[in-house]
This record gives sequence, C-alpha cells and structure tokens, in this order.
Amino acid sequence: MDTALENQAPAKPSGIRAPSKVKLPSSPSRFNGLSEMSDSAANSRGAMGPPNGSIKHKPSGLPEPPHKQRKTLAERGGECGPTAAAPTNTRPVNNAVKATIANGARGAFSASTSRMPSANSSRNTSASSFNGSVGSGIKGPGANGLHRARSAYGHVRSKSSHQGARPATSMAQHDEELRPERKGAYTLSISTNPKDTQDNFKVPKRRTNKDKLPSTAEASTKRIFSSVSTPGSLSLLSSVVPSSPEGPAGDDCDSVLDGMSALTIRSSSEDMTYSRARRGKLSGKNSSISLSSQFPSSHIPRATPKPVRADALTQLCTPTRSRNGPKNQDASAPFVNRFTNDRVIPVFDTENRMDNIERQFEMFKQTLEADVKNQAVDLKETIKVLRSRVHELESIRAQLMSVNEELRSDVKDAKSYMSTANLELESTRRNHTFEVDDLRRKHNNEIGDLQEKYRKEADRVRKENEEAAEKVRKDFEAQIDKLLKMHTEDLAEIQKRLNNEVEEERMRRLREVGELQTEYSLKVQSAGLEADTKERETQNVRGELINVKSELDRERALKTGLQGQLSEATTHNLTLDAANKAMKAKIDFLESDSQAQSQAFNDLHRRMQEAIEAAELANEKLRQEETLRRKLHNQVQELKGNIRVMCRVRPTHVSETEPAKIAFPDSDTDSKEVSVQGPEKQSAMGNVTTANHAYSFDRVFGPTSQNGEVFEEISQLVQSALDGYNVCIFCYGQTGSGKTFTMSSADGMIPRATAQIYAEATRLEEKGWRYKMEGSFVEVYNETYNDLLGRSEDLDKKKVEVRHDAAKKTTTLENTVSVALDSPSRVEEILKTADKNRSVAATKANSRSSRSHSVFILKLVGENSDTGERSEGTLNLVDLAGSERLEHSKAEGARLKETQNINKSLSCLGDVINALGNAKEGAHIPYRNSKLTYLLQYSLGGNSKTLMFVMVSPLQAHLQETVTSLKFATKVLNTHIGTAKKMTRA
Ligand SMILES: Nc1ncnc2c1ncn2[C@@H]1O[C@H](COP(=O)(O)OP(=O)(O)OP(=O)(O)O)[C@@H](O)[C@H]1O
Repeated sequence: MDTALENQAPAKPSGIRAPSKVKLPSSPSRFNGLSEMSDSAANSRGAMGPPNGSIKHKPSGLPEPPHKQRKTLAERGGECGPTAAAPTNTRPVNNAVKATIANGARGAFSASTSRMPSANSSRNTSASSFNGSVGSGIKGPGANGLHRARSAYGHVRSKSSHQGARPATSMAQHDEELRPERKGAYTLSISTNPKDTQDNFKVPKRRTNKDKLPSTAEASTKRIFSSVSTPGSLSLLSSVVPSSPEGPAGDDCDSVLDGMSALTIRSSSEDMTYSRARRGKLSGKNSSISLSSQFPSSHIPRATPKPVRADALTQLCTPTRSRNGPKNQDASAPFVNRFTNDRVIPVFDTENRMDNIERQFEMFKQTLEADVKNQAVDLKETIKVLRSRVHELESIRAQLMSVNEELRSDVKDAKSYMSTANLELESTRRNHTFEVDDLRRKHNNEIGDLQEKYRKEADRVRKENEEAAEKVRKDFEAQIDKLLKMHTEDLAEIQKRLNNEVEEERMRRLREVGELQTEYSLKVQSAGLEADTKERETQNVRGELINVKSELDRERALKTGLQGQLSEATTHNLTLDAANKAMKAKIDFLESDSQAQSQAFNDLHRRMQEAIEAAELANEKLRQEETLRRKLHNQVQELKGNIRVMCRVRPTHVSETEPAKIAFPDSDTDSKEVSVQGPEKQSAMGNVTTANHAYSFDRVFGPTSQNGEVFEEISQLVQSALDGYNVCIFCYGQTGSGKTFTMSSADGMIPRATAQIYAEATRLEEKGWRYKMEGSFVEVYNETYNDLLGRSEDLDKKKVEVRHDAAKKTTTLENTVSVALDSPSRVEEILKTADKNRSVAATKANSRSSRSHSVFILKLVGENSDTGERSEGTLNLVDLAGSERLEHSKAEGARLKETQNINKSLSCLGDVINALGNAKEGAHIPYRNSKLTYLLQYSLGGNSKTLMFVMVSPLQAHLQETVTSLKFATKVLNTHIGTAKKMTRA
C-alpha cells in the first residue's frame, strides 16, 4: 500500500491538489512543491471554477459567450460549478483541499481546517498548539526544540488514540495536557544537552520519575533503531543520545524520550514526515536521534544530523550531561521542571531504562505503524475523494461541455436569428423601398394634380384677364365707335348743313338770277337806253356771281378741308385703333407678369443706378489715374533727360556699292552704341592706319530697323505734347541719310505721331478732355519762312511771320494755313500738300527738300470740363536740311547761298543747344541768330523736350560727314538743358 502510494503521489497531475492527509511536507522543497501546487491549483481553479462554487469568475478557457447568453451562462455556470454541481458530501472535501493548498503555500506548520476523516482534529490541535507554544514565552532553542518535539509526539499519539490505537493512558493524559502546545511539528526531536540542562532543560514534573528512567540506552537504542528502521517504512538516521544515565525513566515513550537529547523520526512515506519531539532541551546539535524517511538529502531539514551507525548510537545514547568536556559532566546538575522551574536531579534507572525505552518504542512503533495504516487509509480516502473529485470535475466538464453545446446551440440560434433578422431587415427595406416608391408616385400624382389645378387656375385667370381686356377693348372700341359715330354724325350734319346752305344759296342765287333775268328782260323790254346800265348791272351781277362762285369755291375748299379733317379723324381713328391694340398688348404683358416685370424693372433700375454710380466712380478714378499717369510719365521723361539723342543708320541701296564699316557692338542688348571705322591714313613712315570711332547715344537703330520701331521710342514724347509740353523732334544728317524717310514718309514719325495724338485725344474724351488740334507745315529756306500748306505759287511770295508770346511762351504763325486735325486722314492731306509744294519748288531750285528745313507744327489745346484743367502743348517735327560741308559740296551761286544758310542755321541750332546746356536761368539764348532757332524758341530749352535723330548714311563716301554728324550729335547729347514745364492752367 505504501509503495503504491509512493508511486502514485509523484504521478499526480499538478492541477489536482493533494489531500490534507498526505500533504504535510517535511521539507521546504515539498512545501515549494505544494506551493507550486497551490499556484497550479489556483490556476486550475480558474480552469475548473472556484472551489467554493462561485462561477462568476468566467473560466479563462471558455470563449466569450454572446451578450444575450452571458447571464444565462453565468447562471448556468453557477449552477453547474464545482460547488453547485458537486454532491453535498464533497463540499467539505473541496474546502479541505483548499485549506491544504493554503497551508502548503504558507508552510507545513500552518493550521489545517481539513475535515478529512481521520486525525483531523488532532492535526488541528497540533497546529494550534504549535502556534500557542510560540507565543507561550518559552525561550531558547533548546526549550523550543523540546517543546516542538513534545508537541509532535503528542500529536502522533493523539492521532493514534483518535484512531482507537492509543496505547497508554498516561500518554493520553499527557496528550491532553500538551494538547494546547501541539503545533504542526512533524519533526520529532529529543535532545539533552548536559551543558544546558541547568538553565534550559525543562521536564514536566510528572515526568521526572527517577525510578522509571532507563539506566542505559544502548540496547534499547539498537532496538529502537532496528524496530523503527523496518524496510519500506521507517529508518533511523540519527543518533539517540540519552541525556543522562540518571535521567527520567518511565514506562512510556515520554519517559524514555525525556532522557534523550534528541529524537527525530520521519516517515518513509513520500508524502509525509512524522517527527516526534519530546520536551526537553537539546541544545547540542550532535546529540539527537532522528528517524528520517528515505527522502533525498536535499529534502531533509538542515537540523537533521547525519545518520550514524548503531554502535555509535550506543555510545551516543549513554546518558551524559555534556559532550563538550569533563567540566560539564556534573551528574548532580539539576534538571529544570518546565512547568515549575524547579531544579530537580533526575534519577535514572539504568537497568530498566532501555527496556522501558524498548517497550515504549515498541509501542511507539506500533503507534507509528497504526498511524501509517491510518495514513494509508487516509490516502485511500483521499484517493477516493480525489476520484470523486475527478468524477466531480468530469461531471463539471460534462456540464461545461453541455454548457458549451448549449452555447454553440445558442450561437447557432443567434446566427439563425441574425439571418432571420437580416431577411426581415431586407424585407423591411424592400417594403420601405416600395413605400417610398408609392409615396413618390403619390407625391408625383399630387404634384401633377396641383400642376393641373394651377394650370386650370392660371387658364381661368388668363381667361378672366382676357375677358376683362376684351371688355376693356370693347368698351374702348365702343367709345371709339361712339366718338366716330359722333364725328361722322357731326360731319354728316355739317355736310348736310353745308349742302343745304349751298343749295339754299344756290337757289337763292338762282332765284335772284331769275328775278334779275326777269327784271332784265322786263327792263330790256321796257327800256332800251337802260340797256347799257342793265348791261353794267349785269356785269356787276356777273361780278357778284364770280364772287359767289369764288365763295362757293371757298366753301368747296372748306368742304375739302373738312374732308381732310375727316380723313385725319379716320387716320386718328386708325391710330387710336393701333394704340388700342398696343394698349391691349401692354395690358396682356402687364397682366401676364406684372409683378415680376415690376420687380425686374426695379432691379434693372437699381442696377442701372449702381452702374451709373460705379461708372462715375470709375471715371473719377480714371481721371485721377490719368492725372497721376501724366505726372509719372513726365517724371520718367525728366529722368531720361530733356534732350535726348538717337542715331539711325539707313540701309544701303542696291545701287550703292561702297558701304562704310559701321558696327553696332551692343545691338543684341541695349542698342546704344555705334562704331565707325575711319578712312585709312598713311603716316610719314608709310604705315596705314584706320581710326575706329565709337559713339554712344540714347538709342541706336541699325539698317534693319523700321519706322514703327523708331516711333515706339518717341511715342512717349508725343504723349508729353498731349499733356501740355512743348516737344521738338528733329532729324539731323547729311543729304540722303534718311531724314525725310524717317520723318515724313507714309509711315514716318509725323503720320504716326498725329495718329497717336488723335487716338489718345479720343480716348481722353471719356475722361473729360476735349482737344483742339491744329497743324501747320512751314519750311525755312534761305532764312525765310514758307507755308507748305498754302498755295504752291505763293511759296516764295507770301510772307510768313512768326510771333512769340513771351508771357504764355507760345509761338504763333501769321499768314499760314492751319489745318484742324479732326481726323487722321487730314494728316495725309497735309503731307501731300507739303510734298506737292516742295516738289513744285524743287523744279525751280533743284532738290528743294534737301535745301530747306521743314517744320511740322501741331498745336494741341486740351480742356477738361470735369476738372477744369487746360493744357497747351506743341509738337514740332523738324526735318533739317542736309549738313554738307562747303568744301565737299563745291556749291556755287544759289547753291552756295543755300548751303551757307543751312550751315548757319545748323550752327545756330548747335549754339542754342550749347547755350541751353551752359546757361544759367535767365541767361541769353541766341534764338534769334537763325530763323530756325527763332521758330523753335519755345520748343527748345527749359520749357520743352527735345529729341534729335542723327541720321547716318551707310556709304563709305559719306564717312567724313557721318563722323561730323555723330560728333555734333554727341555734343548735343552731352548738353543738359533745364527741366521742362507743363503748359497747363487750372
Ligand atoms: N531706313 C530706311 N530704309 C529704307 N530706305 C531708306 C531709309 N532711309 C532712307 N532711305 C532711302 O534713302 C533715300 C534718301 O532718303 P531721304 O530722302 O529720306 O534722305 P534725306 O536725308 O531726307 O535727304 P535730303 O536731305 O536730300 O532730303 C530715299 O530713297 C529713302 O527712301
């Protein structure tokens, strides 16, 4: 049986807790094992449900049931949990198991509340007595050890007695006395330490029967050893050392053990270790007897001494006070009564002592065997309990399975419920769709009905309106008819009256004529002399008749007038009819949507007002911006300089073979430079060199440039003239360099400038500006002014005078034709006229155009009625005569005079520009030195903006003249003249 238990115990699954009977471990490792079991039991409790029957803790291994089933599951779990489902008689077993695990976790000496059969009460008592001893005030290791040994021993005996195998009454009594001190000690150790007996060893009074103490322990010890070390049950591993030959003796085990230093007995059962301890002190670690189980050494408590042989035991069992030296071997040293603390001298009956010990140990052995048997019985019962527990768990598992099945079935039901619900939902959704469709159809039908109703209502209203309009029309027509009728009646009455009157008159006249004729015939018959008188009377009557006839004609004319009135009335009637129709249409229109029309009209009116206000604001803003633009524009022009010079090189003609070497170094970037390679010069040493002349201007136009490109550069100056500045643009250069082409050709500066001015003036009209533009075209030939717009035959005859207004700084031309530029086409006429006049002049004096300076003067006077501003500007576009040098021209006679005058005027122009650059304010400027500068007095200098084009011939033959022109232009460029002033008056 024991072997079976030993084999069975380790094979227990960790999740199954050991019953209390077999649990009490004798080694820490066993405790640990139980602790582990406790932990695993705790875990398994989670798996199986709590032992106390609460299933509110959801088993961790179970899946989470649906919400619907949670409560049911909990309830079911509560019903089918270990407590609820277990048989009533198994509930204590569960409690016992639980208590055991708890004890195991805390230690082997904890109290057990097990209700397991057999020895439960004694174990409880033992545990409690141990605890009591701890708090009883017994100090020192010896006393404690003895006390524990005593308690344990009493415990064993009490178990035996409980099982009905109690061997002696004294032991029972002793157990009863020691019961409160029995703690859960299963290590029995008895020790005596002679050295300590004086102070520590305490023996109950009734145990100090000297007569019963064994005299020697040798033989008994052997017997004890042999008796307790039966194979398979117990083994004596330690030594038995009697405390003294004179130690207390008795016929029971207590008496024997009182004389021992220590006795430890352990069961060989794997699951239990029983130790019996006797009271008495045993300080010596070596003086102990241990009955130890076959546990591995690691399971044996450390206090257990190593096993000794039997002969050694014999030696050790010899009573002795102390093993430490003769000094302590005082046989008369008193023992101390543990209860009274009386010092007593133990009397050992050495002869009978071993017999007593043997006998007592025999009894003890029997007790232990009985105890083992009891333990076996307990184990069987435990197994039974465990099996019942297994059955119980099986039943729980089965219940859980059934619960699981139920849950699955519930899940299945839930799924089916969900599918049903989904179907119902789908059907509901479909029904809703149908209902929505029905509602929509119904709604549409209602809308249709309403529309039909409104349409009918609208038809009815329209019909009523039409009827009302028809009624109005009929009333109106009735009134018209009535009026017409009245008119017709009036006319008929008048006609009738007139006819009656005419008829009456005619009848009256006829009657009178008859009367007269009767009277005449009577008188002719009566008086011959009176014939002439009668004749004259007749003639008078005929005259009267004529008068009457004329009166009749007048009446007829009156009638015609009346008929005209009638036709007029008819026309008026037709007009009224048309008005009636228009009114009817208007009535229809107004009645159709009078409110919307009114609203739309109001909106339109409001928007129109807003638009007008916005337009006024925009115009005001435009005016302000225009003023600002003018200001900024002229600031820019001032920054650029009031006299600017640009160079233009004309292309070579097909017939021209020797071009000069003219380069444009920066034509790809700024186009401000031109370089001319001079003629070859041979030095005295015979070296031929060529000089390279480079010039820089505000802008350089190459041979490929077009007039439009050139005009872009001067357009801002033209704008300045419109803004109230005097602007002078002139072309300077030798004959044939392209001056006329640039200035007066069909797309030259003059037509372009006038076109821009006209367009700009038109644009400025919306800003309140009104411009008056007058053009004059004069030439200066041989220091005389000629009007190019006058008659060609008057070209050299009519004296043209130039007047200056110093206050206004304006120039006026007398005896010239001024053409109002009311359209761009007028410029073409001007240019054609000028060209024709110069052509006529040319026939007289050969190439007149090259021999004179032509000046196109455009006066611009603007007024702004909104702001009250006024501006007066003049644009002078000057085509100068060719600038040949005298020695090169080889001119003679008239040609020489022309050339001299040209050079003079050009020289004076240079002088004026130079003087403007050098002079301070108020200094003399030699305008009067030439007709040209005099004419341009207020267009050159401080009050003007000047632009000079220096025209360059590309021919090598003209190279010297080209260089001269470029030098002159450079001189002009380097001249700084004063700031231009705007000719405006507020
Ligand atoms: N940029 C140009 N492109 C093409 N041809 C040009 C250009 N400039 C001038 N010409 C031509 O060169 C010739 C001479 O030009 P233009 O008569 O304008 O010179 P000019 O300096 O006015 O001479 P003059 O002093 O005798 O009046 C003309 O036939 C003209 O068409």
